[in-house]
Amino acid sequence: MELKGKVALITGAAAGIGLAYSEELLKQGAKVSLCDIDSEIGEQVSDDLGAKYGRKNVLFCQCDVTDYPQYEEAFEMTMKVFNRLDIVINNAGVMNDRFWELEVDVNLNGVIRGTLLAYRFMGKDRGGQGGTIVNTASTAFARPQVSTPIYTATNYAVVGLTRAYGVSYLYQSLESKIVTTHSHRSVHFLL
Ligand SMILES: NC(=O)C1=CN([C@@H]2O[C@H](COP(=O)(O)OP(=O)(O)OC[C@H]3O[C@@H](n4cnc5c(N)ncnc54)[C@H](O)[C@@H]3O)[C@@H](O)[C@H]2O)C=CC1
Ligand SMILES: CCCCCC(=O)/C=C/[C@H]1[C@H](O)CC(=O)[C@@H]1CCCCCCC(=O)O
Repeated sequence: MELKGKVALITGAAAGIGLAYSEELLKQGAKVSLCDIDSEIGEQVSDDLGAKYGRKNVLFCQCDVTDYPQYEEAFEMTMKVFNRLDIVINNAGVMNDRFWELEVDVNLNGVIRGTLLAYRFMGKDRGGQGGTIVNTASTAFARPQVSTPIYTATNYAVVGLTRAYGVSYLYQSLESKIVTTHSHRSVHFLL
């Protein structure tokens, strides 16, 4: 995919894998809309990346993916600032089975919200120009993490969701891909 000039919205972009996605996209000439619940770190990261890659290429939207109106506003702001949207990366996630309802709301429901919003803003049958959805999931879907069964379940669900939408959405020229990562060795592959 040619990334120069494309616009990507990334959740969980203030740290870790989401930040790595964002910087790599900027290196490839894309513009990024950084979405994260943490506005303090998010603004700082946005400033740092803007100073390095051009302030007009970076936007930060404070966004909690468990809050649909906030998430929708992040898409609207992204379209307002960049006038297009080509890639949505549903990356925000948490891993703590003690707070399993939040874990499900972020890791699974957040990906569902992001996928539906991506379809609404990019789908050709909705006036968009098509695009790509990338969902980050853990290899825990393939090798269950016995210490975190609910986290494991959310990743199983994200892979299944992506595969299902990936087929149905192809007809709206909206690709759906899954990037799974294994621990910090960051083994990435697209299914
Ligand atoms: N780090 C790892 O070894 C692995 C991570 N993953 C997955 O990769 C994704 C990113 O993980 P990491 O970068 O390691 O995590 P991280 O904890 O470094 O970063 C997660 C980011 O998401 C943000 N976030 C948390 N809840 C949010 C919410 N409700 N709304 C918006 N943003 C929120 C946090 O503020 C943070 O900036 C997660 O989905 C995780 O399950 C999968 C396999 C391995
Ligand atoms: C979600 C944000 C916090 C960081 C998530 C994270 O670090 C996940 C790490 C695991 C990944 O999903 C696959 C792995 O192998 C990583 C480490 C898993 C540690 C627990 C494994 C022990 C077990 O199998 O129960």
